[in-house]
Amino acid sequence: MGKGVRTETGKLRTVMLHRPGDELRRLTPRNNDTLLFDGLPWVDRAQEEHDGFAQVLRDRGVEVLYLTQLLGETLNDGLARSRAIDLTLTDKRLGDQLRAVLRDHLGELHPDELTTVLTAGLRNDEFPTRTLVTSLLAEDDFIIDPLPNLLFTRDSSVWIGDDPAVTSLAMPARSRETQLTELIYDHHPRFADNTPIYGWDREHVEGGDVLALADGVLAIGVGERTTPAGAERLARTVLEAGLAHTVLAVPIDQQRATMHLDTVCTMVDVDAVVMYPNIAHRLSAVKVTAGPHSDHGDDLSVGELRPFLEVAAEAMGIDQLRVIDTGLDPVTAEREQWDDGNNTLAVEPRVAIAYERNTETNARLEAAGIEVIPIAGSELGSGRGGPRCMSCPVEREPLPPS
Ligand SMILES: NC(=[NH2+])NCCC[C@H](N)C(=O)O
Repeated sequence: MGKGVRTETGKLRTVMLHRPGDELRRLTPRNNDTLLFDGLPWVDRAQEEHDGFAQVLRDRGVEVLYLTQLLGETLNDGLARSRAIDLTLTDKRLGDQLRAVLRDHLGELHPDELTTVLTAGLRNDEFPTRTLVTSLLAEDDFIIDPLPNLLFTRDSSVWIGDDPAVTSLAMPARSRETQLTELIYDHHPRFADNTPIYGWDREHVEGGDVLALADGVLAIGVGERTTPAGAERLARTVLEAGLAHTVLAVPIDQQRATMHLDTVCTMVDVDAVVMYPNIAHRLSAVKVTAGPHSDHGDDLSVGELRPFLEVAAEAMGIDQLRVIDTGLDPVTAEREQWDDGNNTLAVEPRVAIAYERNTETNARLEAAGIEVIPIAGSELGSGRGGPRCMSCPVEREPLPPS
């Protein structure tokens, strides 16, 4: 068995994070909705909170990689650099005149400066050369959009087995993020032996929807972000490659509060999840396995919609997938779900990082024998994402034999 990620709870060895930076300083009350933030975070405090998150990971022996550091190193490579610039310039709002001068401008930047422009964006008033397009845009319009949601590294790639899948993000505000993750995986020396198994130009799939319930069993949420066609494409990809024997497609409500499967359910032990109580009774799943006739197009065998916990336990080969009984009243449950109470990051079985503010959910987890490592997230949480959303595991140890 190689490196990579095969489960949700195997001891975490390496994780990719993004320390929030200047891209968050671009948020205003006029653009925060489009940029998928529910408020304007106090950036310095968000950085402190994030440093706290990185520190608890390091304290547990986890190697923390930073996306911008990897990107900066990637952009030292001439090919990666020209690809990055080409991709950025495909934006149809630019026009050929601006595209040409911008190409020269970006081409002259140091890799670290280019990293900043690619992540924090470029405002019209920061770019000195006048073109027809820039003279018609407002001073504070963006020529290159900022990517404040890079913070949620979970979504722009997900490791499945030995290799990463670059995802295909549904919201326009995030679509460019995956060009950056693809560049890193394609060109950074650290990933020279890895080949992405999915691409940003494919059907929509976001990493927050992908849960490795067990080695060989993948759940894929289908809702606001991952489309049915995206789930089908990823299922086919992993089944054909032998990366999973069973995929569960899990419909979730198409609304902001439940934008990804990991906003309602995350694993805290090899056979246990913490789940938003208000939906636990109705979460269902369709089991997908390799079909018998791959040459006739019916290469997938698709089951009936059945209770999620039942299908999951069956696929995982266990008697029961336990749900930690949070026993919360519906209103407290709804408040803590909104603040990512169910979005925990397991660093090993029965040890999970969680936002400290969700006191009720955390107390119930502790009572059930789960060690909760609390982190502050009052500013980070304004982007609607918790510890699992803010982390992309790159390597987890195999689970010890049970
Ligand atoms: N895996 C997650 N739940 N990610 C949360 C992403 C939050 C982000 N603001 C968005 O709307 O896309």
